[in-house]
Amino acid sequence: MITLIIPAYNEADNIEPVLDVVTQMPDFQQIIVVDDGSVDGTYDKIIKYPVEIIRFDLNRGKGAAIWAGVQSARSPFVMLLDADLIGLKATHLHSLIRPVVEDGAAMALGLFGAGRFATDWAQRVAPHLSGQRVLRREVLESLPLIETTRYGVEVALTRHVRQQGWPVVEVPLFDLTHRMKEEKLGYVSGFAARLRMYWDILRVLVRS
Ligand SMILES: O=c1ccn([C@@H]2O[C@H](COP(=O)(O)OP(=O)(O)O)[C@@H](O)[C@H]2O)c(=O)[nH]1
Ligand SMILES: O=C(O)[C@@H](COP(=O)(O)O)O[C@H]1O[C@H](CO)[C@@H](O)[C@H](O)[C@H]1O
Repeated sequence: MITLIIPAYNEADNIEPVLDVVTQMPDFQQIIVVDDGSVDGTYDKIIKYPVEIIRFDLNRGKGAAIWAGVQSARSPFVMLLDADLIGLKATHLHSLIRPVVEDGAAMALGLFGAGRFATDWAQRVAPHLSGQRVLRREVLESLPLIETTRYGVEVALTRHVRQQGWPVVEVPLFDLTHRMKEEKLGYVSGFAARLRMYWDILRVLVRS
C-alpha cells in the first residue's frame, strides 16, 4: 500500500539507524533507497538491507532522486524520508501515514517537535521545507519538472498541493531530529551547502 523512498547523498554515517527501523516495519510494500551519486560508501551500507536500490553515477539533486524513486513506485501512497534522521521510531511513521491512508488527506507533513531547539525551530518557521512526508502517488506524478528542483522539491510540492486545493495535514514528530549540514560537513562547507540549498529553493519559488 505504501512505497517508502529515501534519497541519500553521502549518508554513510547516518543511514543505518533509519534503515534499521523502516526495514522492520510491515507497512511498506517497497522501500526504495536512491543513492544520489554518493562518494562516501553510502552504497556499501545500503546493500546490507532488504531494500530496492537505485544508484546514480553522479549527483543529480534531491528532486531527481525522489523522481527516480517515484518512477519505480508501485503503491498508491508514497512516503518520503530523509536518510539522516536521529531518533526515528515506527510510531513517528504511523502518525504520518494515518492522515493520508485512512483519512483522505493528499499530503501529510511531518514536523520535528521536542527534538532539538535548532531543528524544531527551523521547521516551525518553515514547515513547507520538511523532508518527512506521506503523499498520494499522483501528487508526485503531477508535479511538473520535479526532477529539476534539487532542494526546491519540498517547496514545489507544498505549493503544488495548495494550488490544487488538496487537503494537507501537519503532524508533529516528537523527539525526532536530523543532522544539520554544518554537523555533517563542518561550519564552512556546511554553510556553503546551506546557501546552495536556499538558492535551489529560491529558483523554484521564482519560476512560474
Ligand atoms: O543532492 C542531494 C542532496 C540531498 N539528498 C538527500 O536528501 C535528504 C535531505 O538532505 P539534507 O540532509 O542535506 O538536508 P537538510 O535536512 O540538512 O536540509 C537527505 O537524505 C540527503 O541525503 C540527496 O539525495 N541529494
Ligand atoms: O529545515 C530546514 O531549514 C532545512 C535545513 O535543515 P538544517 O538547518 O540543516 O537542520 O532542511 C529541510 O529543508 C530541505 C529543503 O526543503 C529539505 O530537503 C530537508 O529534508 C529538510 O530537512
